[in-house]
Amino acid sequence: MARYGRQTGELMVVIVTRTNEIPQQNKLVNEIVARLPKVKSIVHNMNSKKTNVIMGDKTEILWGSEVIYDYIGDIKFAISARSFYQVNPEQTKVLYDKALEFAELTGEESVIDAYCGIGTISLFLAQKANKVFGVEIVPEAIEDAKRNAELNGITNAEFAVGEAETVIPAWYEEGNSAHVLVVDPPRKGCDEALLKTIIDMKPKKVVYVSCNPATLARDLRILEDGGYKTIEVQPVDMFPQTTHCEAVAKIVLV
Ligand SMILES: C[S@@+](CC[C@H](N)C(=O)[O-])C[C@H]1O[C@@H](n2cnc3c(N)ncnc32)[C@H](O)[C@@H]1O
Repeated sequence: MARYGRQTGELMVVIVTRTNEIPQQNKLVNEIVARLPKVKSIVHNMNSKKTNVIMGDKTEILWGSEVIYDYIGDIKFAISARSFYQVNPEQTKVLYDKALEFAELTGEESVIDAYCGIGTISLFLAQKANKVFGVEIVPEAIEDAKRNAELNGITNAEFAVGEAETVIPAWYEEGNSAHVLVVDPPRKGCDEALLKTIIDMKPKKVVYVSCNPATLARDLRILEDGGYKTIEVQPVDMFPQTTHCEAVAKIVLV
């Protein structure tokens, strides 16, 4: 897997193997470094599982830095190998701006960013909110998110590792809530336990960023049955020349 920071020109190469061994590892690393001067990081990831998930849990740095850097708008992001990063650099800013517009923040709000990855959307939101809480299942992504807040001098964003459907219900049970909740789940959509907590917590607004219209429609039905109304859904072409379509939905409590 190759990951490219469009704004910085930095390149990360991730070699994913089934076993722990890379035959002729040093030779391979030296060749990559010699031929690709933009490479800042070479990482080995091991995935012995037969699944459609590309990377396994175990990573080691073979050469260079643990992260590469990139900018979306004015915000600088450190991105490590196992962290999610949107694949379309042109359209990512369009997508995040739409999410921010739908959130209609005034500076007073507490916001939860569920499925926050390296804190991309969270840090966009933090500039217009009172406080942002991000939740994400991949520990390395949360380390990146914390580093990214610091890197950009953003002090009103906090991040927690865990399943959104476990962490957010637990926060709610402890008496915490949010004015605005942003979700950006993987293709399978939001877990039912999270949707139930949203309905109980009653944030005034939900912004749903989705890469799968089918699960978006399914989850909107559940939210609408729970007292919400979908105001607008804006498709964003993140995957041109494919059948895939990203979308952002603005949902309000009625
Ligand atoms: C579509 S990505 C969005 C990430 C981020 N919002 C962005 O735009 O870069 C979905 C993220 O959800 C995370 N994730 C998957 N299942 C999760 C769960 N049950 N709870 C929390 N995060 C989860 C993935 O690791 C991934 O980072």
